[in-house]
Amino acid sequence: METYKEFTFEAAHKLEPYSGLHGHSFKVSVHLVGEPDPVYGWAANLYEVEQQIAVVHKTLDHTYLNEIDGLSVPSLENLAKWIFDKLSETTLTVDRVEVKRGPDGQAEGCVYSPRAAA
Ligand SMILES: Nc1nc2c(c(=O)[nH]1)N=C([C@H](O)[C@H](O)COP(=O)(O)OP(=O)(O)OP(=O)(O)O)CN2
Ligand SMILES: [Zn+2]
Repeated sequence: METYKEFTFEAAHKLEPYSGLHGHSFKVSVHLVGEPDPVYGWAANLYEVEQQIAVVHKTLDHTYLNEIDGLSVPSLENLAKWIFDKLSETTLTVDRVEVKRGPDGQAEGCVYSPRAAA
């Protein structure tokens, strides 16, 4: 079974030499795996997921990403891995993290899925 939770955040970044300081709306999907709960069928209880994601959201939202520990080069890919690693330090079993930026239809993004690569 797989359960997922999406969240959005607003942040500034720069990615030298490709872009100077500017901002984005980011959309994140966190996919969690696990044996289905025998009663509820879920891979993860979304109440617990939301609590853990709230910590990550607070760390990222309305910030300058380059100043966050571990995000000095905040490409989409490094950001997805950073979110995966932060959430993997909790009780959650994260399968993959997708990060998108830009308006629907023109969005660009990436998926960090280390289990698939292993
Ligand atoms: N695989 C990736 N390639 C690139 C990334 C990335 O995160 N992953 N990032 C960049 C630079 O940030 C590039 O300058 C993109 O700038 P950005 O403003 O973030 O995006 P756009 O150029 O598309 O501008 P919009 O504001 O979204 O129109 C390069 N490559
Ligand atoms: Zn950007």
